[in-house]
Order: sequence, then C-alpha cells, then structure tokens
Amino acid sequence: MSRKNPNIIITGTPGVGKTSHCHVLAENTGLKHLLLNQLVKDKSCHEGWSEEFQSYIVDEDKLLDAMENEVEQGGCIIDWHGCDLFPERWIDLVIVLRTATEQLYDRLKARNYPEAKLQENIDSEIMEVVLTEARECYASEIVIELQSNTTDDLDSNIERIESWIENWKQRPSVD
Ligand SMILES: Nc1ncnc2c1ncn2[C@@H]1O[C@H](COP(=O)(O)OP(=O)(O)OP(=O)(O)O)[C@@H](O)[C@H]1O
Repeated sequence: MSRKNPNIIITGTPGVGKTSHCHVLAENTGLKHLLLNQLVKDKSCHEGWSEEFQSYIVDEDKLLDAMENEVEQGGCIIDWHGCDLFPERWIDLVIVLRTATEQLYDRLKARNYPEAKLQENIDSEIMEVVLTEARECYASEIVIELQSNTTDDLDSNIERIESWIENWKQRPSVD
C-alpha cells in the first residue's frame, strides 16, 4: 500500500535538537511525532535499565514490532538517536541534525550529564557517527544533514522540511 504521508526520521547525537524539531514539525504539519523513548518504557521494549549509560537497554525487535502498524500507515516523525534499525522501506526522508561542539557541550552540561557520558556524546558528534550510519543505511538522496546551533537554524530547518513534505505529497503516484 502506498503512503499518503511520508515517514521521516529526525536523528542525531543526544542534545542536537531532535525533540525540539519533531515537536514543531508535528504541530505545523499534523504528522505524528513518535516518542520512541516513551514507547520503549510503556511497551517494555527493553532488557532492563543500564546504570552505566543511565538509559534502557533497548530491545530493537520489540521496538520495531511496537511501531510497525503506525509507521506502515505513513505520516510518522521518528525521533531517535540512531537510524540503522529502521527498515529502508519504511522511510522517505532522514534528517541528521548537527551541532557544534561548544553548543552541544553547553546543552548536555545543562542536563547534568556525567562527564564520561558528556564526552562520549561530544566525541560521537565530532566523529559524525550518526551521519555515517545514515549514509550507510539509506540512499544518499534521502539523507539530509542540517545544522542545529541556533533557533534561526531550527526555524529554517522546519521551513525546509515542510516544503520537502509538500513536494513529496505532490509527487506522481507510483501505483
Ligand atoms: N537549534 C537549536 N538552537 C538552540 N537551542 C536548541 C536547538 N535545538 C535544541 N535546542 C535546545 O537544546 C536542548 C536539547 O534539545 P532536544 O531535547 O530537542 O535534543 P534531542 O536531540 O532531542 O536530545 P535527546 O536525544 O537526548 O532526546 C533543549 O534545551 C533545546 O531547547
């Protein structure tokens, strides 16, 4: 069944602004913001809590099962710190948000991240871990890297994604 609305992944290192972007985008477009962290908790898609990482150890198969019905209908905005778990056939656009070290440091510090966790995330952002993953998992033409340093960036990113959604909806049907 072809989708009437696209499925979009908004991904990136913790703190780059995924949730902020998804929230505004969902409000402006009516697409559904899938809160996967919440789903992991509510549907027990995990193998317990990791004290070391201060997060749940996600059971990816269970998470995919829990989201499958909604995603297959289309119109979902998927907010996750990685993207290699989602089947290619589900996804129409992958936005990888990027943030400069100084801004990311301040945002993670404000969350009182332990120093090791903070440094690990900063290193991961510098090494472009999520961007590389996205480029390895999806066709290059659907992977878009966007800067998320300032609120102006956020506004222009939202405008750009909204216009992409409108174009996607007007594309010729493949049925
Ligand atoms: N483009 C931006 N300009 C300025 N501040 C931003 C921007 N994007 C996000 N922020 C701020 O950075 C903080 C982290 O944002 P947010 O929670 O959206 O990140 P996230 O990528 O969803 O993090 P996580 O993966 O941990 O859920 C928030 O305080 C938010 O207001």
